[in-house]
Amino acid sequence: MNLQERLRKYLIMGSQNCQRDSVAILEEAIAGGITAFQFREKGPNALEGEEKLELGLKLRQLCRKHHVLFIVNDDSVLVEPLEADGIHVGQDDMDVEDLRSTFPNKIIGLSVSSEAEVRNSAIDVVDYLGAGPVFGTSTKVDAKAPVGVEWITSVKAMFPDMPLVGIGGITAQNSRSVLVAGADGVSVISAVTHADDVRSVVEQL
Ligand SMILES: Cc1ncc(COP(=O)(O)OP(=O)(O)O)c(N)n1
Ligand SMILES: Cc1nc(C(=O)O)sc1CCOP(=O)(O)O
Ligand SMILES: [Mg+2]
Repeated sequence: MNLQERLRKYLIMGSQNCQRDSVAILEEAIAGGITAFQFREKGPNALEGEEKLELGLKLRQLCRKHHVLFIVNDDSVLVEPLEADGIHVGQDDMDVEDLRSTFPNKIIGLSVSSEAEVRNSAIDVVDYLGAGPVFGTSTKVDAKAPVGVEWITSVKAMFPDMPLVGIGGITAQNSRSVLVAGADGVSVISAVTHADDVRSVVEQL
């Protein structure tokens, strides 16, 4: 499987996104067919320090067992202890050129929300792009204004060979429009973590 295929159904989650056990939710999402997972323990009620590491190790182990890509959000210090496949950063996080020097062989994902961000980013050193928020989201308190599926089409036109995932407000009902617009995959938090039937929602994505 190439990276495009491995990013097809990309669950992003931390314990703060879960109203029940996050390990159980990841197990159900894996049964439904996620291909990638991002450990994003961040924001109000997120775990820190040793507790964050402990949860990360459990989620990492599950992903390894089921051959699901395991990416860490923001926290470069956790990449080695969790033996992550890679790290995802945004425009205000660690510089991607520094990250590439630190992790020559890890997958690096970068968020892009506008043409200005694209112009100011070292796209050539990253492995995939996350574009959004495609739709409105209440999961991320500091999310930017929705960019629509048009932004997916624009990014794909600029970088046809770069793996691209959409993010922000994506659900089983609208995920097809994101893929039709040109994304290789959809990344989802609340539509999966808050679902009554996690497995079924992942199957429908
Ligand atoms: C796949 C993917 N795309 C975008 C983001 C957002 O990253 P960022 O802008 O750094 O925001 P935080 O997630 O750190 O709050 C992402 N995490 N994953
Ligand atoms: C973490 C994150 N990043 C975004 C971006 O636009 O960069 S939107 C977002 C939250 C996505 O959560 P949900 O699937 O619940 O809308
Ligand atoms: Mg970030």
